[in-house]
Amino acid sequence: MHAINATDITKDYGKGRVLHGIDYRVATGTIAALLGPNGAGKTTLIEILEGHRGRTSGRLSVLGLDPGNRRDFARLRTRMSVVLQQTMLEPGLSVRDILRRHASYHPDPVGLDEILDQVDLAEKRGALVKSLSGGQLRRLDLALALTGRPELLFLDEPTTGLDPVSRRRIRALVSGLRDSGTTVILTSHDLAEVQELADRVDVIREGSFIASGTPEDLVRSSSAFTVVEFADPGVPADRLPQGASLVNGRVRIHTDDQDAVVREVQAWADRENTSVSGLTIVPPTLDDAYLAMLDTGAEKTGTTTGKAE
Ligand SMILES: Nc1ncnc2c1ncn2[C@@H]1O[C@H](COP(=O)(O)OP(=O)(O)OP(=O)(O)O)[C@@H](O)[C@H]1O
Repeated sequence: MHAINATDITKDYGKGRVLHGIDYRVATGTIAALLGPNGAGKTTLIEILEGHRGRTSGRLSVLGLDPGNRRDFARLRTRMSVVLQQTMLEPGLSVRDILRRHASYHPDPVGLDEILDQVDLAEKRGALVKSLSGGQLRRLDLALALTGRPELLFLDEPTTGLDPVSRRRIRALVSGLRDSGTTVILTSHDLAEVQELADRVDVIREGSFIASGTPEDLVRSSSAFTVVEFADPGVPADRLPQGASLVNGRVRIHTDDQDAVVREVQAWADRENTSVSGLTIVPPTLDDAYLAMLDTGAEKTGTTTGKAE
């Protein structure tokens, strides 16, 4: 079952085409992330899926309905939620009142206590919206989106501006939505978050998908490097293993064949009559893969250990 089934979607703005025949299928109960550089077409595609923007051509089914059809759109609105980066909420209402009012729009809303607990806002139930911090507002937005038990949830940068504890809690909450069969479409520039949450990732550039798959697939198929590092044994720089560089007291080698490099390093250490200590092997992340994929002008990228190159 697919929550979203889009075939050959195009979008023209005036004479310019910004979506070039997008095929997009998202299985029900999965978290799908949409990535791409600024201007790639993410918002346009998402708004077409949400029914907030018309498509120029192509076939589209969202929860079995066509968002471009007015009657279907009205039915769809009761079954999906959208959490934007910024939402306008009445500043003079309390958290409790705004959630209660929202619950009244839905036939089977999540209870007030449960939803407040889920987003960690229980102690703010009586607080006015205007007194909430940015992070608390984001959590209230999420609570509002989840109150109606949506089958499909569009999430735009869900944890931006949240402190690490709230961030972890919200990620766990989003991850748990899978279990209830909710489908989540996630847009985020936080690729560690995408790697943690997403079942699949689609990368769009200039209106076309350039890569699709699980985060692991994307990392595996990218040209991003693994980084093999070990402590500087103190040999002169010109005697380091081939392709190695010295970074902050560590010998660093970028490779796409870590086993071969480890073997070469051992052989090198034997020849140099030295020992290798503190060896680490850090595989590339989705961040590295994404940068390599977009060919940002950087050389093939590899995860660093947080030190300057
Ligand atoms: N209403 C519009 N009229 C004309 N062109 C538009 C309109 N909306 C978007 N575009 C153009 O369509 C292209 C895709 O824009 P879109 O907002 O979908 O990209 P995006 O991937 O969401 O970018 P960002 O990450 O910056 O939000 C861009 O070139 C943009 O200038």
